Amino acid sequence: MSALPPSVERIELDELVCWRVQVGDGTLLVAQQGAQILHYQQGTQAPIIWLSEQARYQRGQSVRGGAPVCWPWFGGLTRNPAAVQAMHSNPASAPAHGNVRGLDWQLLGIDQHDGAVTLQFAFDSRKHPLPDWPHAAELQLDIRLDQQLHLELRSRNLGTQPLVLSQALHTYFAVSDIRDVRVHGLDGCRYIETLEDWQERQQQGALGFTGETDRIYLDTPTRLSIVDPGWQRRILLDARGSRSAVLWNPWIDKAKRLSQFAEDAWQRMLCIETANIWDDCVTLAPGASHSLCLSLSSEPL
Ligand SMILES: O=P(O)(O)OC[C@H]1O[C@@H](O)[C@H](O)[C@@H](O)[C@@H]1O
Repeated sequence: MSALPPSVERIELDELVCWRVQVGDGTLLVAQQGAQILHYQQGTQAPIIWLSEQARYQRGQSVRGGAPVCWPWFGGLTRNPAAVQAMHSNPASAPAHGNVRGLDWQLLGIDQHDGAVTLQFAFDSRKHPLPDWPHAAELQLDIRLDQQLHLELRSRNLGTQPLVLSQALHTYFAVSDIRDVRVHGLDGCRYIETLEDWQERQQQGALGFTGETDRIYLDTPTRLSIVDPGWQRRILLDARGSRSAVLWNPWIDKAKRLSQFAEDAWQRMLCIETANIWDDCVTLAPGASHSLCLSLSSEPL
């Protein structure tokens, strides 16, 4: 039986315009707001990307789950290097993870080629100035679905002064049970333990989860993987243009304080946020650009 041709469909979820894409047995759902991936699944296996059961599809609000884009800074701005803070005129009042995850992006085009579908979204700060961030920059996210899912987030400095950014593809992964999974590829990496006074430490072996986790890993390799014995699969993350990653799970107490998040949802998700943060921020000369790329796939154990 021959495979169905790729398809793209526009749908609306409550207040948000979304694009549903099918390529082979891969399905993808992307919200135009924030160019936020909401869902990615291969065939009948469990979704690779996690979306909260309590997700709300409202304008101006990032959806809990999927892959929000954090830009032009990651996390709390006042925790960023001075050069990133200096881009903003009031760092103490800046929202966590920057502004673009809750704003509408422009759909530049949908390309169907060689059995793959690519959606291109852009955000231009000249057309939509960000509050207290007076810089001319263009951000483009290309989302390509073939046998894998490929993301390329390109930042371009359109101004006349250097631009300094931190950023992340804040991907929520679906796991059978966080207590059983391991993340491989971090052995020997330095990390910042944000839960213990932002101390610098060093990872020994694979990373398992026994409590709230919120760490910035540095000098990360191009490949990280999530080994999930419950679902007998390995999720592979292949990154380019990034040497840092945030590993996050809120666990029991913080889960109760999160929006759009069921009390027990911490058991079923894990964020690995492919990033440029801490000593891996991006400095762009006038006219220069930078690409942060991530490819996702999975294989049976
Ligand atoms: O609730 P938000 O703003 O989407 O942030 C979720 C989490 O995002 C992670 O990147 C941070 O490291 C966590 O500290 C934070 O809680």
